[in-house]
Amino acid sequence: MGSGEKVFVYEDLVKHKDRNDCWLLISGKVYNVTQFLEDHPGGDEVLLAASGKDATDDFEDVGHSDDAREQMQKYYIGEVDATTIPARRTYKAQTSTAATQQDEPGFLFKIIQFLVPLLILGFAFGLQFLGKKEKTET
Ligand code: HEM
Repeated sequence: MGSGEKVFVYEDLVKHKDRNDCWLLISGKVYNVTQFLEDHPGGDEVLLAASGKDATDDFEDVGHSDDAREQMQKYYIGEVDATTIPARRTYKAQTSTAATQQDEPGFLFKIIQFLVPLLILGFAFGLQFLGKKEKTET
Protein backbone atom coordinates (compact mmCIF):
# COMPACT_ATOMS: atom_id res chain seq x y z
CA MET A 1 0.00 0.00 0.00
CA GLY A 2 1.35 3.33 -1.00
CA SER A 3 4.81 1.98 -1.78
CA GLY A 4 4.08 1.94 -5.52
CA GLU A 5 3.17 -0.87 -7.91
CA LYS A 6 5.86 -3.49 -8.24
CA VAL A 7 5.79 -6.18 -10.85
CA PHE A 8 7.41 -9.45 -9.90
CA VAL A 9 8.00 -12.60 -11.86
CA TYR A 10 6.58 -15.93 -10.72
CA GLU A 11 10.08 -17.27 -9.95
CA ASP A 12 10.49 -14.53 -7.29
CA LEU A 13 7.94 -16.31 -5.11
CA VAL A 14 10.27 -19.24 -4.51
CA LYS A 15 12.70 -16.88 -2.73
CA HIS A 16 10.05 -15.79 -0.24
CA LYS A 17 8.54 -18.87 1.28
CA ASP A 18 9.82 -19.14 4.81
CA ARG A 19 8.79 -17.95 8.25
CA ASN A 20 11.01 -14.86 8.14
CA ASP A 21 9.97 -13.85 4.64
CA CYS A 22 6.66 -15.15 3.36
CA TRP A 23 4.84 -13.97 0.25
CA LEU A 24 1.52 -15.16 -1.10
CA LEU A 25 0.28 -14.98 -4.69
CA ILE A 26 -3.51 -14.65 -4.76
CA SER A 27 -5.38 -13.70 -7.96
CA GLY A 28 -2.24 -12.32 -9.57
CA LYS A 29 -1.46 -10.10 -6.55
CA VAL A 30 1.44 -10.53 -4.18
CA TYR A 31 1.04 -10.18 -0.42
CA ASN A 32 3.87 -10.09 2.10
CA VAL A 33 2.27 -11.90 5.03
CA THR A 34 5.43 -12.32 7.15
CA GLN A 35 4.00 -10.12 9.92
CA PHE A 36 0.59 -11.78 9.63
CA LEU A 37 1.73 -15.40 10.05
CA GLU A 38 1.22 -15.37 13.82
CA ASP A 39 -2.15 -13.60 13.62
CA HIS A 40 -3.76 -15.62 10.84
CA PRO A 41 -6.87 -17.33 12.28
CA GLY A 42 -6.18 -20.35 10.06
CA GLY A 43 -2.64 -20.67 11.45
CA ASP A 44 0.81 -19.95 10.06
CA GLU A 45 1.38 -23.43 8.63
CA VAL A 46 -1.32 -23.08 5.97
CA LEU A 47 0.12 -19.75 4.84
CA LEU A 48 3.64 -21.20 4.64
CA ALA A 49 2.30 -24.18 2.70
CA ALA A 50 0.54 -21.83 0.28
CA SER A 51 3.66 -19.70 -0.37
CA GLY A 52 6.05 -20.18 -3.29
CA LYS A 53 3.19 -21.00 -5.66
CA ASP A 54 -0.17 -19.67 -6.84
CA ALA A 55 -2.27 -19.69 -3.65
CA THR A 56 -5.49 -18.50 -5.32
CA ASP A 57 -7.27 -21.86 -5.14
CA ASP A 58 -6.15 -22.49 -1.53
CA PHE A 59 -7.40 -19.06 -0.52
CA GLU A 60 -10.73 -19.34 -2.34
CA ASP A 61 -11.39 -22.94 -1.21
CA VAL A 62 -11.53 -21.73 2.40
CA GLY A 63 -14.27 -19.23 1.53
CA HIS A 64 -12.61 -16.27 3.26
CA SER A 65 -14.91 -13.52 4.54
CA ASP A 66 -15.10 -9.97 3.22
CA ASP A 67 -13.31 -8.98 6.38
CA ALA A 68 -10.39 -11.28 5.46
CA ARG A 69 -10.30 -9.77 1.94
CA GLU A 70 -10.25 -6.29 3.48
CA GLN A 71 -7.40 -7.30 5.83
CA MET A 72 -5.23 -8.66 3.04
CA GLN A 73 -4.94 -5.22 1.42
CA LYS A 74 -2.55 -4.27 4.25
CA TYR A 75 -0.06 -6.85 3.01
CA TYR A 76 -0.28 -6.09 -0.71
CA ILE A 77 3.15 -5.40 -2.23
CA GLY A 78 2.63 -5.74 -6.01
CA GLU A 79 1.59 -7.92 -8.90
CA VAL A 80 3.09 -10.90 -10.69
CA ASP A 81 3.63 -10.59 -14.44
CA ALA A 82 0.82 -12.84 -15.70
CA THR A 83 2.95 -14.21 -18.55
CA THR A 84 5.35 -15.75 -16.00
CA ILE A 85 2.63 -17.66 -14.13
CA PRO A 86 2.59 -21.30 -15.28
CA ALA A 87 -0.67 -22.32 -16.92
CA ARG A 88 -3.05 -23.99 -14.52
CA ARG A 89 -3.44 -27.65 -15.15
CA THR A 90 -7.01 -28.57 -15.81
CA TYR A 91 -7.91 -32.19 -15.61
CA LYS A 92 -10.54 -32.91 -18.23
CA ALA A 93 -12.46 -36.08 -17.72
CA GLN A 94 -11.84 -38.13 -20.84
CA THR A 95 -15.50 -39.02 -21.12
CA SER A 96 -15.77 -39.53 -24.87
CA THR A 97 -12.62 -41.59 -25.42
CA ALA A 98 -12.97 -43.51 -22.17
CA ALA A 99 -16.57 -44.35 -23.02
CA THR A 100 -15.75 -45.70 -26.47
CA GLN A 101 -12.82 -47.66 -25.10
CA GLN A 102 -15.07 -49.19 -22.48
CA ASP A 103 -17.82 -49.84 -24.98
CA GLU A 104 -15.67 -52.00 -27.23
CA PRO A 105 -15.05 -54.91 -24.83
CA GLY A 106 -18.68 -54.64 -23.72
CA PHE A 107 -19.88 -55.06 -27.27
CA LEU A 108 -17.53 -57.98 -27.91
CA PHE A 109 -18.70 -59.62 -24.71
CA LYS A 110 -22.35 -59.37 -25.83
CA ILE A 111 -21.53 -61.03 -29.19
CA ILE A 112 -19.71 -63.86 -27.41
CA GLN A 113 -22.63 -64.25 -25.00
CA PHE A 114 -24.91 -64.62 -28.00
CA LEU A 115 -22.63 -66.88 -30.04
CA VAL A 116 -21.63 -69.41 -27.34
CA PRO A 117 -25.17 -70.85 -26.75
CA LEU A 118 -25.67 -70.94 -30.53
CA LEU A 119 -22.44 -72.91 -30.96
CA ILE A 120 -23.44 -75.34 -28.20
CA LEU A 121 -26.84 -75.84 -29.82
CA GLY A 122 -25.23 -76.34 -33.21
CA PHE A 123 -22.80 -78.84 -31.71
CA ALA A 124 -25.64 -80.76 -30.03
CA PHE A 125 -27.67 -80.93 -33.27
CA GLY A 126 -24.55 -81.94 -35.12
CA LEU A 127 -23.95 -84.84 -32.71
CA GLN A 128 -27.58 -85.94 -32.92
CA PHE A 129 -27.44 -85.88 -36.69
CA LEU A 130 -24.22 -87.89 -36.71
CA GLY A 131 -25.76 -90.41 -34.27
CA LYS A 132 -28.82 -90.91 -36.50
CA LYS A 133 -26.63 -91.28 -39.58
CA GLU A 134 -24.51 -93.94 -37.90
CA LYS A 135 -27.66 -95.89 -36.88
CA THR A 136 -29.06 -95.86 -40.41
CA GLU A 137 -25.74 -96.99 -41.84
CA THR A 138 -25.51 -100.03 -39.55
C1 HEM B 1 -3.35 -12.44 2.87
C2 HEM B 1 -3.97 -13.58 2.87
C3 HEM B 1 -4.94 -14.05 3.92
C4 HEM B 1 -5.66 -13.37 4.84
C5 HEM B 1 -5.69 -11.87 5.09
C6 HEM B 1 -6.43 -14.34 5.59
C7 HEM B 1 -7.29 -14.03 6.64
C8 HEM B 1 -8.10 -14.93 7.27
C9 HEM B 1 -9.14 -14.58 8.21
C10 HEM B 1 -9.49 -13.16 8.66
C11 HEM B 1 -9.72 -15.74 8.62
C12 HEM B 1 -10.90 -15.89 9.61
C13 HEM B 1 -12.16 -16.33 8.85
C14 HEM B 1 -12.61 -15.31 7.85
O1 HEM B 1 -12.78 -14.13 8.20
O2 HEM B 1 -12.77 -15.69 6.67
C15 HEM B 1 -9.04 -16.81 7.94
C16 HEM B 1 -9.34 -18.14 8.10
C17 HEM B 1 -8.69 -19.17 7.45
N1 HEM B 1 -7.72 -19.04 6.51
FE1 HEM B 1 -6.94 -17.32 5.84
N2 HEM B 1 -6.16 -15.59 5.14
C18 HEM B 1 -5.26 -15.47 4.11
C19 HEM B 1 -4.74 -16.47 3.34
C20 HEM B 1 -4.99 -17.81 3.51
C21 HEM B 1 -4.44 -18.87 2.70
C22 HEM B 1 -3.52 -18.70 1.50
C23 HEM B 1 -4.90 -20.03 3.21
C24 HEM B 1 -4.52 -21.38 2.66
C25 HEM B 1 -5.25 -22.44 2.71
C26 HEM B 1 -5.76 -19.71 4.34
C27 HEM B 1 -6.43 -20.60 5.14
C28 HEM B 1 -7.34 -20.29 6.12
C29 HEM B 1 -8.10 -21.28 6.86
C30 HEM B 1 -7.98 -22.81 6.73
C31 HEM B 1 -8.95 -20.56 7.68
C32 HEM B 1 -10.03 -21.17 8.57
C33 HEM B 1 -9.69 -21.16 10.00
C34 HEM B 1 -10.86 -21.75 10.77
O3 HEM B 1 -12.01 -21.37 10.51
O4 HEM B 1 -10.58 -22.59 11.61
N3 HEM B 1 -5.80 -18.35 4.48
N4 HEM B 1 -8.07 -16.31 7.13
